[in-house]
Amino acid sequence: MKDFLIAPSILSADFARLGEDVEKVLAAGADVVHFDVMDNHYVPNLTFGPMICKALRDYGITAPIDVHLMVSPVDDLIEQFADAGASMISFHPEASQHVDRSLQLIIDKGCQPGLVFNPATSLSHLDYVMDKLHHILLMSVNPGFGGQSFIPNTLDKLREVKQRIEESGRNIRLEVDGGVKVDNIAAIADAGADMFVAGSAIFNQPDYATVIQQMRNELASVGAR
Ligand SMILES: O=C(CO)[C@H](O)[C@H](O)COP(=O)(O)O
Repeated sequence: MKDFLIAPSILSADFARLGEDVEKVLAAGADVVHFDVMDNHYVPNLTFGPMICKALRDYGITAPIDVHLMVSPVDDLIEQFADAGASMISFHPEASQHVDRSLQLIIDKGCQPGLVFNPATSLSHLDYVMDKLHHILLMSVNPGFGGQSFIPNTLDKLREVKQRIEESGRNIRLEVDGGVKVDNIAAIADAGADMFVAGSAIFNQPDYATVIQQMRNELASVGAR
């Protein structure tokens, strides 16, 4: 079966008990902890910064932390999140003045670099940087808020990105974020994704293990084809 990763977004977690809640979702079978970092400038919402990443590391969370920066500019926060214990860091190309430099900064800080594409952002930003990418994150909602509905034409864009990855001959993860649920995860995987961010679909359920297992069951049917 394919190597699929499930990455719960802490945007929908219980911030009053964040360490416990993250521990609980990992014990329930999640692979990666996803951070949605919003600055009320690049997106119209404000979440949290590197101190939350450091606090979770100090609490004892050892799972990979995948930081999605919805901020502009990006370079200062890349350094701060890397120092705070991030594993993967991605940013939106239009939010950085020097995309190649920001990607190299992530690499130099020892983290895995990614680029993020909004539903209407051109994939031309992939030109000339494929060799630096560990992952590509495709937004299936407009960024800023959890709990939105998956935008259906993202599936076509996913297939396009998957093709670009295959043409590059590189092993680049393809991550999808926004409106991912049990009932659409198989279609998303079928279109080429291998990493799934889900916030509300997991954290709004009383039993995280059940919903994560349901997602894995759906993914098993894709892996088997
Ligand atoms: O980054 C986001 C918005 O900017 C995502 O949509 C969020 O992380 C996932 O939320 P949900 O699974 O509830 O759609």
